[in-house]
Amino acid sequence: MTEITVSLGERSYPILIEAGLLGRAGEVLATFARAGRLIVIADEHVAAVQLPTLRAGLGAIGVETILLPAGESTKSWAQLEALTDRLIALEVERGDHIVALGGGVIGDLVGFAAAILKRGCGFVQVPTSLLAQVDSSVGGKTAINSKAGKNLVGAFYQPSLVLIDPLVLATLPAREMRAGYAEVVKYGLIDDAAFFAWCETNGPALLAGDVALQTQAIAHSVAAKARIVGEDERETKGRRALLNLGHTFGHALEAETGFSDRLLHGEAVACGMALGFRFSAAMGMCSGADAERVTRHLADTGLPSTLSDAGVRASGEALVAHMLHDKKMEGGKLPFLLAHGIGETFLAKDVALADVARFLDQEAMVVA
Ligand SMILES: NC(=O)c1ccc[n+]([C@@H]2O[C@H](COP(=O)([O-])OP(=O)(O)OC[C@H]3O[C@@H](n4cnc5c(N)ncnc54)[C@H](O)[C@@H]3O)[C@@H](O)[C@H]2O)c1
Ligand SMILES: O=C(O)C(=O)C[C@@H](O)[C@H](O)[C@H](O)COP(=O)(O)O
Ligand SMILES: [Zn+2]
Repeated sequence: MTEITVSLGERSYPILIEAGLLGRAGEVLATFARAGRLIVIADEHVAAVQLPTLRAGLGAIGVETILLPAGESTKSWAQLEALTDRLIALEVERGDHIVALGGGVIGDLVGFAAAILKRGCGFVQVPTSLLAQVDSSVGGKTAINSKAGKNLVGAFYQPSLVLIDPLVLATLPAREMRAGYAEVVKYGLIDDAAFFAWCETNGPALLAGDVALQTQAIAHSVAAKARIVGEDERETKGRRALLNLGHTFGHALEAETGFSDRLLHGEAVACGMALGFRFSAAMGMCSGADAERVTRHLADTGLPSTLSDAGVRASGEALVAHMLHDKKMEGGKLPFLLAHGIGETFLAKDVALADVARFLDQEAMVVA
């Protein structure tokens, strides 16, 4: 078993990674059960395919399940209200732990519910999508979406444990696997050019279901994320903001497509990273060759890398208007994640939004 620690003083916690771990979950989750019972929250897709394995793995521990609809629209006030009402009815106490079994949607929602339920109860992440295994289950960003934008209501609230079983990816639809892979590639683009090259070599086999490669990518990704979160838990030091590569553009694209399955989060991030590299090249900060290499790898793996691929036809001005809700806004200015090259991402604080809008208009024309 691989164990990686997120080091945050008294809020430190382990990430456990092993093929088959869900089927032995009782070994690590027994300590979180009260009166022989655990409350597991899952969406309906995941419950159908992975809950039986978790139940079996918990052995004698009783499982109370709360099922929610699948999809981004579940990160809503309505579902948060329904979930917290249900947890209160189940008499969850502050000292209890609830279990999020699912992708990033369930993890973000359940984490936020745990943060506010009776002013905070415990929670455990059992991520089942590639995206959740490499990114969202680690680091304690919890949230729901608001009408104005992505993750605008939430809290930094760390789980007590993350249990990762790569075998659960066997039931993940191919499109969801690709979307999660975008966040894997992100770690290479941020500060690890060798890992980006690893992705170029191994991405296709990983996406085709090679469990050894998936396990390697998960361990590498969460180790990178744990390191960054340990340095800058609340995104105040400029370090954690690097994990937002592709997200300022990406969240605007998600807003424009209605936070729906028209464009998945990982797909929006893929397109956002390609845009970020091409914008960096257009500003003379990064070589055109690197921007092209990034675009090519994302496109080769079937991810959107242009506005047209992403199905977005909005003007640059409209996309920039979405960006004004970005949580990185500081004193009315929006810092951008740009790059000097692959593995050389940095936070630029002096980007003119008019340049961004003009660039996006040109992108829309080039590919129309
Ligand atoms: N908190 C963070 O740090 C963080 C990081 C990245 C993304 N996110 C958020 O995560 C969300 C996206 O997460 P996601 O891509 O996991 O989406 P998701 O939770 O909607 O899961 C994707 C789909 O795959 C299904 N699924 C998940 N695991 C499965 C499995 N093993 N077998 C079969 N089906 C399975 C789900 O039911 C869903 O339909 C977004 O809301 C994004 O904002 C948060
Ligand atoms: O953990 C982080 O920090 C990230 O930025 C990871 C992102 O992949 C994730 O999508 C996150 O939810 C985006 O954060 P936000 O603060 O822009 O909502
Ligand atoms: Zn993301």
